[in-house]
Amino acid sequence: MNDRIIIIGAGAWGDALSKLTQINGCEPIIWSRSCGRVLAEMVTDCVAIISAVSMSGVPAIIERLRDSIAPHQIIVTATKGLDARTNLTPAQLWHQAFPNNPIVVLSGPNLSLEIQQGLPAATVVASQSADAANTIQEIFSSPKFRVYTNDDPIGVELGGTIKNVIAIAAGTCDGLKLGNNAKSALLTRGLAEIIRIGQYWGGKTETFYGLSGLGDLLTTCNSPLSRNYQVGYGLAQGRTLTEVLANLQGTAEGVNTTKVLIQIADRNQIYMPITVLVDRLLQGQITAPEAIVALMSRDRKSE
Ligand SMILES: NC(=O)C1=CN([C@@H]2O[C@H](COP(=O)(O)OP(=O)(O)OC[C@H]3O[C@@H](n4cnc5c(N)ncnc54)[C@H](O)[C@@H]3O)[C@@H](O)[C@H]2O)C=CC1
Ligand SMILES: O=C(CO)COP(=O)(O)O
Repeated sequence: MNDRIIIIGAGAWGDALSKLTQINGCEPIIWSRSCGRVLAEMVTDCVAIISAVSMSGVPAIIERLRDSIAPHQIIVTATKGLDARTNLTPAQLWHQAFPNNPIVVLSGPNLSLEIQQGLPAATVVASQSADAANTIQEIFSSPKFRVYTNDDPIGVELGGTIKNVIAIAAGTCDGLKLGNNAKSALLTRGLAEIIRIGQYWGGKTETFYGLSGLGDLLTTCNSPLSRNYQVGYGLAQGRTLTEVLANLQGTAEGVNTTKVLIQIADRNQIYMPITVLVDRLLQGQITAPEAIVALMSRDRKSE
């Protein structure tokens, strides 16, 4: 495959995505803050511009690229977070800045370390442009990486983003050694919470039951490789958030995502009991055991 593509961000995910395209004979250009090159010049002639930076970096990257992207170039966002200032998703930020470009969301159960080890995985590329999704599917598909197209970008993006909050709760649950019954209850009710806010945002219910929703929820909530899971696990050991984050390799987007979700849920009166307790836990307002008692002693309701 000879398409010229650029990957923005050389963190864990940017590196793994780069490796996946190389399996198909691509030689992606990689840009990172430390590479010493001008991003706006490097994107010229690229068929696809793939952003794999953490959420906090997305607005700055968009600013660097303003006026430098032609309308036919496909923008791919692989970030799983929410913007603290605007409460928008990464794809919404990209669309706001580049309204004429096809935007593709790439998201799925994709722990970067497993991908780096050459283990098989599957993902979803979602776009309102079927042509753009097909092009990105072709760039990434290989015997190691099965890529599905999808026409619900907001649903795909939100599944991968909101599950990070539930992954913090799951790490807490495992850190407290609460067992499999409790864990399954947490994940199932967590999915209900993802769907509740995801529907409000316009995502399709069936998308949340797919790879980018339930699939990513299962992977992230069951793996000590997940940084979000590690945050919850550390809090359950009685460590403070500051201590946990100081020892974490890479970004745990769920910490910031929780804050943004709380704002949206409050504004729109969306019931998100797990997210509320994760927020209080992250802020040090309650301990992990207290969060469990609070979850279990809520008003009785039907499923
Ligand atoms: N690591 C993983 O397994 C996966 C991560 N993701 C998502 O991908 C995103 C990145 O994650 P990781 O690579 O794991 O994080 P990381 O912490 O390893 O790397 C973050 C990258 O973002 C860049 N960055 C941050 N702020 C920037 C700015 N202002 N300007 C330019 N670059 C900036 C950093 O330099 C670094 O290259 C996150 O949203 C994460 O949720 C998605 C799927 C899998
Ligand atoms: O999104 C991921 C796996 O799909 C990575 O999860 P963490 O960011 O928690 O490591």
